[in-house]
Amino acid sequence: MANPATKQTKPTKPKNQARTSLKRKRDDVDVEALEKAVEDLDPKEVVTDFTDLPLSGPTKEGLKGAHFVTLTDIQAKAIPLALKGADILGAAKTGSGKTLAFLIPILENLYRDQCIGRDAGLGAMVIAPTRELAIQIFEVLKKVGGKGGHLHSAGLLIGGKPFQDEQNALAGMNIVICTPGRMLQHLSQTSSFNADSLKMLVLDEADRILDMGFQKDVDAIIDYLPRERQTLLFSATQTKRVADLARLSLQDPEYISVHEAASKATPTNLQQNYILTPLSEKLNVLWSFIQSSKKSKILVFMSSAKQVRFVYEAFCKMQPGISLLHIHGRQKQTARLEITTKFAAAKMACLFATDVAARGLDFPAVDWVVQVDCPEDADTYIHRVGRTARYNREGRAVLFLDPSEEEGMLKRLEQKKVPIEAIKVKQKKQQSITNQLANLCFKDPQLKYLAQKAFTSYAKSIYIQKDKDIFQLDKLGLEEFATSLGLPGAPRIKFMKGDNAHALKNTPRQQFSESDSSDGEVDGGKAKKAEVRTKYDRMFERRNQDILTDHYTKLIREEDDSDIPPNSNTNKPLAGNSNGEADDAADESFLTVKRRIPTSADLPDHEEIPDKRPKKLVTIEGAKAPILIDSKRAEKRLGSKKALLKFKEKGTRLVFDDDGVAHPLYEMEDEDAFRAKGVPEEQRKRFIEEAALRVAEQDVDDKVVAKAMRKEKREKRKEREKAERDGGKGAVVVGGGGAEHEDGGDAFADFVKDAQLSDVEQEEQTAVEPPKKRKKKWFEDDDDENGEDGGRASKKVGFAEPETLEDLERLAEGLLE
Ligand SMILES: Nc1ncnc2c1ncn2[C@@H]1O[C@H](COP(=O)(O)OP(=O)(O)OP(=O)(O)O)[C@@H](O)[C@H]1O
Repeated sequence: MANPATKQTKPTKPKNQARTSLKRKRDDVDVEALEKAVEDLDPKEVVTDFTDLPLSGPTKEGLKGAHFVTLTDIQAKAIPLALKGADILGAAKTGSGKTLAFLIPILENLYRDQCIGRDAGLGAMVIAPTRELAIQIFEVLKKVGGKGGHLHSAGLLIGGKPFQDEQNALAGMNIVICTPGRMLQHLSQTSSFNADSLKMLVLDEADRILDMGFQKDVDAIIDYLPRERQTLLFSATQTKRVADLARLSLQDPEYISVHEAASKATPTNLQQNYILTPLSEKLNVLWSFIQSSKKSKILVFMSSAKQVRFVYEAFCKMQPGISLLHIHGRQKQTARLEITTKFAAAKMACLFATDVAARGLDFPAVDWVVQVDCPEDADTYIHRVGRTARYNREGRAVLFLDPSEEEGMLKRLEQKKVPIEAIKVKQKKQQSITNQLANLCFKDPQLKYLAQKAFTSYAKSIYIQKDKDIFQLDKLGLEEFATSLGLPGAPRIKFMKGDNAHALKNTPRQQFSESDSSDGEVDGGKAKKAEVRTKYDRMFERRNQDILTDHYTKLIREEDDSDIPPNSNTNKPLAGNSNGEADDAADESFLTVKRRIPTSADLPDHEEIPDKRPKKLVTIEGAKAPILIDSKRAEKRLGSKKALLKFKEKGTRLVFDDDGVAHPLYEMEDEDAFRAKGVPEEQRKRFIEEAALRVAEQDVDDKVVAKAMRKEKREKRKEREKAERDGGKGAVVVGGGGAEHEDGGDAFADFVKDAQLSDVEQEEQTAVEPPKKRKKKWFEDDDDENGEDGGRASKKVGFAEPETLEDLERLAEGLLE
C-alpha cells in the first residue's frame, strides 16, 4: 500500500475552471443517458465484463487503467442492485473483490447525482474497522476514481494526523473513508461539517463494526445521518441479525450471499491444517516452522500485542535468517503504515501480528497464515486465513491447537463449513529453543519483562474468552508455558474479584477490542488517563539505570499510540484497541501480577524474601566472637587455615632474653630500677648521646664500605674502557646514531649479541651498586669525588649530617619513634 499521508485530507479540486465547465456540460448529457440505462438495467441479468454495465466514462477509464476487466461473483450481483439504489447485505468469501462492489456504486451514484464540489456536501461515507483497511480502501478509490478522472473530492479520516488539519479539509469532501471513532469525533466537534446530505453509507467488515466493540460509536454516528439514504453492508462473515439491521434502518435489504451454497466458507485454493501441540511447545514449533519456510511470505497471528512484542524481540535476537516484522494496535500510526507497506512489498518475510491485521488487508502473495494462538471464534479464523489465497491465488494456513482446544475449535469450524485437517511436524525438523530463550531472558531483563507481560496477557486472553468449550485456563500447562517463554517460573496472576471482574469474566473479547486504537483517538485520551501504572512500570521508565536503556523505554513507549486527539468525548466501555488487543489499562485494572520474577532491576524495590536456609554458630579458637554458618560453602571455608585467619585476632610479637624467657616487644621497665639509674632527664640526654654515637660510628663504617665499592667500580670501568680501546674482533662500537657492526651479520644475531653484552654490563652495575646500599647514599655523596651521583644530589636536601647535640637529639628521636 502506498503511503497516502500526503494526500489523505486534500480534496481533489478541478485545476482549470474552464475545463471543468466544459466537462460538466458533457457530463450532463452523459448523466441523462446513464440514468436511463440504470433504470433499464435488469439486476438478474448476468454481467461478466465491466463494459457491460451502465458506468460513467471516468469509472470505465479507471477500471481499464487498473486492469479490471471481468467482474467477480459478488461484484456481478451487488453492483447492478446498488446502482439502482437498493440497500444491500453483501456476503462473499475473503479476497473475492467486495471493495469494488461498493466503491463502483459510490462513484456512479454520486456521479449521476452530480455530487461534486464543496456545495454538494458529503455524499458517501465508508466506515472500516481499522486504519489500515481504511487506507487500503482509499487507495483503491484513488486508483479507480481519481485516475479515471472523477471530480468528487475524497478524504481519509482515520486519526493519526492533527485533528485540525482534517477539520479544515472536511468541508469540501464528497466521499469520506473513515474509522468509527474519528468520524464521530468530527461529527460532534467540527462545526463546518455535517452529513445531512449523505446519500450512501457503507460498512466494510460490517459484522465487526456492528459488534459490541464499536456499538456506541456506530449508534452515535447513525444519529447524525439522514434516515433516507442507501446502506451497503459487506463482510465475508455477514451479520443477518435483525437487531443490527434495525439499528441501521435498512429498508428491505437485498441479501447477497454468493458463496452460501458453497461447501466451504473459505477460498477453494486455500489448504488448511492444524497442528496439535501443547501450549508449551508452540514457540518451538513456530521457530521450527519459520526455519523450514525461510523462502516464504508468512503472516503469524497471536492473541495479544504483548505476545507479538515478545516473540518478535526474542526471535530477532535469535536471527532466524528471514526478515521479521511486527504489527499491533499499540504502535504509532506511522510505524504501522511503514510495516504494512514493507510487508506488502516483501517477497520473503515473516510478520507477527495481532488481529489488527486479520480483516480486509490485501497483502499480495502471502504464502502462509500461521495462527499460533487459537482465534476467539470461527469468524476470526476465516478472516485471518483469508489473508492468503486471495483472488484465485493459492495459499496455506496452519492453526496451532493445544489438546484442550482441539475438540471445541474443530466443532466450531465444522459448523462454519471450514475444512481443516490435522498434520504433524516431522521429528527431524523439530527444534527446541527453550534453553536459548531462557538464556536470553537471563541476560536481558527487558526481554524477561516482555516475556512476563506476554505470559500474563495470554492467560488473560484465555480467561476472558466466552467460549468455554474451547478456552479452559485450568487445562493449560501454564508453568510449562512460562518455561517455554524463557522464564524461570510462572508469574502469579491474581484475577480481581468484585463486580467488574465478574462482568468482565463473561464479556466477549470484542469488548476489549473495541476502541480500536486506530480509532482509539476518540476515547484514547480517557483510556490513557485511567491507566494504572504499577511500580514496575515506573521502575522501567527510570532512565538512570544501565539496563533501562533508551531502547527499552522506546520499546515500551513507542508501542503506545500517541495519536490521541485532544477533547475526546466519547465513552468506550473498556480501554482496548482494535481486534482483540486488550491494552495496558484493561490489563492493569483486570489482572494484577502478584509475584514478578525479580530481575536485577527489581532488586531495590523487591520485597524481602524470608531466608529459610539452616544456620548455626561455630566458635573458633582465637576468634573474637562465634561465627554464623549459613551455607555449606561457609562451613567448608572453616577447613582452610588461611580463611580462618580473618576471624582471628592479630598475634603479639615477643622477644626472648638470653635465658629464653619471652617478653613483649616493648616492655615497661620496673620503675624502681629506672629511678635507681638517675634523674630521668639526664638518662634521656645520656641515651641520646649514646644513640648519636652509635649512628656516627655506623656512619664511618658505611663510608668506608661505600668508598671501597666506588673504587672497585671505577677500576672495573677503566678496565672495560681499556679493553674497548684495544679493540677486538666482534666487539661492538656504540655510536650516537646507533650500533655499527664491524663484522656485519644479520639483525637478529646482532640483537642477541647486544643483549648479552647488556647483561654483562648489568651484572657489573649490580655488583658495584647493590640497591640495598643506595639508601645509605644520603651520607656518602660528600665524598663522591667523581660526582658520579651528581644527579641525585638534590635528594640530600633535608638530610644534613648531625653536627650539634640538638641535631643528634632530633635524629635520635626520629629513630626512637
Ligand atoms: N474484478 C476484479 N478483477 C481482478 N481482480 C480483482 C477484481 N476485483 C478485485 N480484485 C482483486 O482481488 C483482491 C481482493 O479484493 P478485495 O480486497 O476487494 O477482497 P475482499 O472480498 O474485500 O476481501 P476481504 O473479505 O478479505 O476484505 C484485490 O487484490 C483486488 O485488486
